[in-house]
Amino acid sequence: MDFSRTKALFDLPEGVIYLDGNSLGAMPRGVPERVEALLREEWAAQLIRGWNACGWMDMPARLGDRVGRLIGAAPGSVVMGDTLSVKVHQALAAALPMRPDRRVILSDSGNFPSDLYMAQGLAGLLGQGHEIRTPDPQDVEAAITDEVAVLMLTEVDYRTGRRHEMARLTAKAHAHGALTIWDLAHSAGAVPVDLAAVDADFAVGCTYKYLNGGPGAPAFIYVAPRLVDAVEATLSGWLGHAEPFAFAPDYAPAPGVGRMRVGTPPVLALAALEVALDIWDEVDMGALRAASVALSERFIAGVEARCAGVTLASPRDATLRGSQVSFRHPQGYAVMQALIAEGVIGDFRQPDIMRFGFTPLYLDAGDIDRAVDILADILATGRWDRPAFHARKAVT
Ligand SMILES: Cc1ncc(COP(=O)(O)O)c(C=O)c1O
Ligand SMILES: Nc1c(O)cccc1C(=O)C[C@H](N)C(=O)O
Repeated sequence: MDFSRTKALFDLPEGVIYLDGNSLGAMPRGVPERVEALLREEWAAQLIRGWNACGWMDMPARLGDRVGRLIGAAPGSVVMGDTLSVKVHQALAAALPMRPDRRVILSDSGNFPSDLYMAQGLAGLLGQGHEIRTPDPQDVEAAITDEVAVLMLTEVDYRTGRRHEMARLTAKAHAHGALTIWDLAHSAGAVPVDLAAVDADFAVGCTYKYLNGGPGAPAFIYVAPRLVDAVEATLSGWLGHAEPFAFAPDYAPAPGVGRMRVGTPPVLALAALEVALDIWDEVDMGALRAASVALSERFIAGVEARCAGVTLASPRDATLRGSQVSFRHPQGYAVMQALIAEGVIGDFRQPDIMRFGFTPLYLDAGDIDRAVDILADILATGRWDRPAFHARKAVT
């Protein structure tokens, strides 16, 4: 795929350089037409018949297979639905009873808070004395011991972009008898992932970031085919039942990953995601990664050569990074607001991190050079230091 052509597939505001696809991806041009067609030709015209006539009920599995191709998951091992936080709960609730004699959930201090909150909530609900350990990311490997029931990590750190070595950590977890849950929120569509090759047990992720599924797009969950039939689905909703339309009083899990479905699929959101996946179907993840590394390296080189007062917060070695680069600045929030005001959109994470995401589908070298020019000028002139740029917004 020629990435110089893919930018035209996205609807980006004129003059904006969008470096926040690591938080919310850009909109593929075909989304409004597809969603409108679904509203008019499917919902309005077909009404309840749409579930059969338009294939709505199969969307979680159909789209799951298309996401699966991007993360090295075999057909039939990924299903879409709910939010990522819910999928973290489901994966952990499925994994812990598979290690009934162990009480340690091992994560890291850099994990996204929602993953840790979900683990805390589940541990409380289970009331079995599970302990959540969160060493610093570089100390995780040493903390994998025979006490660990589940190793639950986000592959790419949302703040720094630091990337865990999934194959090595999974192998070590297995050698110590632990199961693994990988959160691929900042990996899917960002870096090549091969769940089957690394022999991962569970994986979860969202589709509103690099995959460009839109705000609130549904999450996905992967369960290794060798495990799935032993998985007890604790969020045992009717659409994870083997025969939902038998309306039996007792739960019986669907075969395979279908048991990780819960309730009615979000059809409108899945339709938007489907348009994004039409683009992803053509993408070679190796080529995308090479383009992402080139853009990231260009940005780091430009910023370090021309911007005073910022320090790199991401690993310098590209092989240890995802598809984002973060810089620290003591007034990072205000600097980021000034950048956004001038059309360069990134974001900020406490306490001082400016994040920049690199999405080769709709960014090119010229965008990177312009972003560096603008950042250098904002820092050199100090024009970030205005009251309006210090005022905190609710969503950062
Ligand atoms: C790594 C990670 N896990 C979990 C979440 C939470 O996802 P959601 O809000 O879709 O539940 C996010 C982002 O918000 C994330 O980046
Ligand atoms: N999911 C988000 C939202 O609903 C609003 C604002 C931001 C988000 C995010 O995804 C944040 C993101 N996980 C992060 O890496 O910080």
